[in-house]
Amino acid sequence: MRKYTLTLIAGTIETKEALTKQLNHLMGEFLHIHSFAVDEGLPNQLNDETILLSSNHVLQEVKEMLSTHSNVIVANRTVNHEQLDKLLELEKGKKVLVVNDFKETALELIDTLLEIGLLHLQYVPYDSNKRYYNDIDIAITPGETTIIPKYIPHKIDIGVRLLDVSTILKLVDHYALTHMSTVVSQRYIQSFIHLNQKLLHAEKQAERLRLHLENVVDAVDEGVLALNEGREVTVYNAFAAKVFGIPQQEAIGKSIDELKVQKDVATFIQQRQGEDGLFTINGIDVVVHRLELSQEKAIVVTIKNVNQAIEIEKKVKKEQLKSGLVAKYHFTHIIGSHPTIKETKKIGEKLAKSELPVLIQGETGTGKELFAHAIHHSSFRHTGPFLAVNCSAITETLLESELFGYEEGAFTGAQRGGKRGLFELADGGTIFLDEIGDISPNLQARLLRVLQEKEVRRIGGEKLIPINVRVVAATNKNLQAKIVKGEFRSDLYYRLNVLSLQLPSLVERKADIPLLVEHFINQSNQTVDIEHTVMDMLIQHKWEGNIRELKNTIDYMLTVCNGERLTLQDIPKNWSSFTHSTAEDSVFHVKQSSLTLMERKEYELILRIIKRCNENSQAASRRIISQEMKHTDQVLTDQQIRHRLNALESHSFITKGRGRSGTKITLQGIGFLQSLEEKR
Ligand SMILES: Nc1ncnc2c1ncn2[C@@H]1O[C@H](COP(=O)(O)OP(=O)(O)OP(=O)(O)O)[C@@H](O)[C@H]1O
Repeated sequence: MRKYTLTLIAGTIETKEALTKQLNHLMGEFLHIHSFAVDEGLPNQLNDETILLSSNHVLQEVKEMLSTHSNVIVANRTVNHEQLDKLLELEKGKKVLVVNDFKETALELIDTLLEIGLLHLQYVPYDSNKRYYNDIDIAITPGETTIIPKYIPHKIDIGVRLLDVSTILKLVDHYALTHMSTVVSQRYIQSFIHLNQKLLHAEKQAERLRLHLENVVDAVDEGVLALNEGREVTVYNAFAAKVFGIPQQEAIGKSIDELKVQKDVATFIQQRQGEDGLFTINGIDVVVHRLELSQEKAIVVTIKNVNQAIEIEKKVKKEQLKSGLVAKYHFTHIIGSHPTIKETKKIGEKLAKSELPVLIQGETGTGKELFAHAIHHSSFRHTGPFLAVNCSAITETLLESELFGYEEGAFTGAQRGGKRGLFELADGGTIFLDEIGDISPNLQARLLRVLQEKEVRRIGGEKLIPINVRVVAATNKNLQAKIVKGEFRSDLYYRLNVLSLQLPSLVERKADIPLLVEHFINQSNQTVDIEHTVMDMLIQHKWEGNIRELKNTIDYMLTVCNGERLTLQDIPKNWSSFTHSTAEDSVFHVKQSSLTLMERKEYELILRIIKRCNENSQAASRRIISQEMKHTDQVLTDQQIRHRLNALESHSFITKGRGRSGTKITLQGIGFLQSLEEKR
């Protein structure tokens, strides 16, 4: 094929090289190109008939040289499409400085970029007369990197502008290569296709990402709304659309005012910082939470249905319950068939259904805590937390911070972020204040305020936090006696004692002892029998420590027994401390100190004989005791033995029975025997 010739004159070497490359690519097989750059200097004579100038500026510079040439073409140029993907990566709305050799050429470039659809950027033409562009950190240039101001940190070189299609077609026409025009234009178009593909891909990716994000926010079970720096809605999910009653497609891109969101909500969203606001939007009670993203200067708003928020709270509480804030016992766990306890349980169940405070009174170990658990369980608050605190077990300061919580920095050692008190934690549930009789006057005053106002103020805090807690208190102290002595506030007493529950002592319901013994044995998972004598002794015991004492005794006996049967041998060795018969209230103890050594020996011997007989299922009659004593150095007349036995019986150390059962030693008797043996 015949080759035509062409002289190309560009301004710079870069332009020369880029345009030569382009021409060779498009028409290289039929065009021989001689190319020059003004910057390099031009030859004295141009031999080719056809001259292509890269721009009007070049024309001005070489005009004189061309006076003899009739075929001069001034090129139209356009951006290099292959390089434009660098611009696609920039975020929407980004401000960029467009730098070219002149302001006019920069404007031309901007026009071209807009024409080819790169509409997502804000283009600012570079003007060399302007000193400083303070809000721009990125510059784009078609190969003119050296002109870009030094203070702009990011530079994108989109490469030298190339010949546009009109110039190429002019050349085709000029050389009468019309038969080749299709090939040339196809080659030219290829570069577009490539860019288009990139554009399409980027668009698809962006669309996919947008759809993905849209699905994610739509799947969120609460309303999500975001406003950009210009306070236009950028995110608005399906839930938000439902609450506001404004479709998604209508909301995006609008301002809150344009959306006509109700005034109080709009003001809250646009003005308040943090925190939650409670609103009724279109009849739905919602909690609106507002968060400002400082870096993006955007606002994110979440909208939660109040009921849903409550459910979440409940779930949290359930988790708390799992972690120990749980009432363990029901009324069915309270063992007893004696009318007194049955009646007490019945009253307890009725009190449970009320919302009023309950005061449980009873001796130590009668099951006050058990009743408190059961009351919570049978109350309407049973799904809420149950928190028990023993007011006598911790120091006043600790108890105060446990109950009411504290703010960060309230005192040295206060936890960062402060701490919620038990009253806050028990919200929706019950707080059990055990040993209430032992709290200090200061705490009595604070507690009274909480009960009156139904609000707590954390230590070191200003805010009053509303609480919804039922108080169940318990004491084994005589609170009325304490009021008389000025140790307990009467106003607090009446606040706590709205509903009163008095628990019976164990001696009032001795008939329940076998049931309880069996219950404690079953609880231990051991299958053991219990000697009748032992059971009798347990029934006769004074049980000043009530059920706790009984439980401790059984637990001890189960540990030391032979695994089959609880016998007299298994009675605790330190029984005296289990008996709770103090020296003061036992005449015998007073007497014991005044007993002669001889008398102590006699009592010891008599009790030991009775105990041995009981263990061997032998009736311990006066006659047997007398016979046995004859083998010792303690010889007593029948009269003396009778006298001693009467004394022992009068202090419940033995029970006298006629016939085969004979005389039996009691638990107190065993305790007394042990104390005599110890003092020997
Ligand atoms: N009726 C009952 N049935 C079964 N166990 C019981 C019964 N009453 C009390 N108990 C058990 O006795 C022990 C003491 O009970 P609880 O702690 O409830 O007594 P309390 O009156 O609160 O004692 P305190 O006044 O000393 O705090 C616990 O182990 C409890 O499980």
